[in-house]
Amino acid sequence: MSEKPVSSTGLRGQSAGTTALCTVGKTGSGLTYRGFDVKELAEKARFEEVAYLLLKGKLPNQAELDAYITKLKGLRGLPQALKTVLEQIPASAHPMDVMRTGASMLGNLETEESFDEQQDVSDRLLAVLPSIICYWYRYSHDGVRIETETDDESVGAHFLHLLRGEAPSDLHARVMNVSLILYAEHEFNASTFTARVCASTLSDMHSCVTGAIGSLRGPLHGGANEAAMDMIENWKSPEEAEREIMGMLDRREKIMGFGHAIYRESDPRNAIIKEWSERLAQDVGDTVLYPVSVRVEDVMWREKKLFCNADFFHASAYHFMEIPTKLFTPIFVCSRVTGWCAHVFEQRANNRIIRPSADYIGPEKSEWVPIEQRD
Ligand SMILES: CC(=O)SCCNC(=O)CCNC(=O)[C@H](O)C(C)(C)COP(=O)(O)OP(=O)(O)OC[C@H]1O[C@@H](n2cnc3c(N)ncnc32)[C@H](O)[C@@H]1OP(=O)(O)O
Ligand SMILES: O=C([O-])CC(=O)C(=O)O
Repeated sequence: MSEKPVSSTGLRGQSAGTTALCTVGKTGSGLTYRGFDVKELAEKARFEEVAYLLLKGKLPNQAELDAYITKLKGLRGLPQALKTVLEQIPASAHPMDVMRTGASMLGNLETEESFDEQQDVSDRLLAVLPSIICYWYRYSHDGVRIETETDDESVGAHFLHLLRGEAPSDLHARVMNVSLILYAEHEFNASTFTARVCASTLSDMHSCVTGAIGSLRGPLHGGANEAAMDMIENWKSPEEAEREIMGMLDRREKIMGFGHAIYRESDPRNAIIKEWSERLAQDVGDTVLYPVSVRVEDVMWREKKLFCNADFFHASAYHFMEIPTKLFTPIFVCSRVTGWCAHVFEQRANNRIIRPSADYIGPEKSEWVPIEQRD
């Protein structure tokens, strides 16, 4: 494994605690959840099994998985007070702000009174977050009040069903399953660390998740899938994409969906979602977006040795499934909530308030000047 240069900026390269949940880049490019390679999980598992693995500590047997899916299905309904709040949020709002408000409002209505409730609170969040975003989206954009209690067997199919008003194809349900698995957990990334810092004050689960949503929203983190889409959809051919990327690199602009704070050579999630994006491109007869994406990947590697992270090919994959771009990062939330909650459990189980120090760089001694004498 090649070593990343360590600089104290951004706490890079410093260990901030222990976790039994995930390893990132341990072999240069690997990713494991509780020891399971993400590639194997993406190929063989259901997202609900992965959620169970993260939240309950082991893979479920068939009876446990059936019971878990039944439980999640029963937790998809929205309280009327939450629907009322969602109906106040304008169509122009960013859906990540809707997610943040939704998680926070739920905390008012179904407050976690004791840490003994943490498993049930987490299952409720996992089940209800797709309902929150789709209820708001369909009400604000289409003027309909949807029924959020579908009978879909999976979180991914449930999300697409609510969004479109009909159950998705098997292909789309499969891609959503893989996507949710890939996004579920990633060690001490910015949003998870936010959740852990909040948990370390002994705060409640809804506060931890609400804060994490805010951290995930930014384009340097989860928001990169939307930012990548906004970029690639402008280009009509691989040649145009190459010209534009070269110009952006000359201007030292950041290319969203590339690079990573931990991985040095590749992000193992990329090859998996890229393959599904190609399959979806064939399914919809795309001859532009997928070739444009591949060219951007090639140019970035050739010019900068920068590789696609999990977000880049998620952009085209979601687009081929006709998911509106502004809902890309909320889907990330619907998955990562499993990792966030599992990290909160871990933090609570062995807690000390997270409170690092700072190197002071301000003035040595400041003289008080009465207000009427100040410039
Ligand atoms: C699911 C996720 O959250 S994955 C991350 C999603 N975010 C993005 O895709 C946003 C674009 N990428 C980035 O901004 C960064 O690569 C980050 C935030 C992911 C990681 O940041 P860092 O750890 O600070 O990056 P790193 O130290 O590897 O950067 C090394 C150099 O490559 C450059 N670089 C890194 N990523 C990019 C990029 N996407 N485009 C252009 N240049 C880049 C940096 O500017 C830096 O150059 P410098 O040394 O001249 O300043
Ligand atoms: O680990 C990170 O810094 C960002 C990331 O890829 C993730 O959260 O999935």
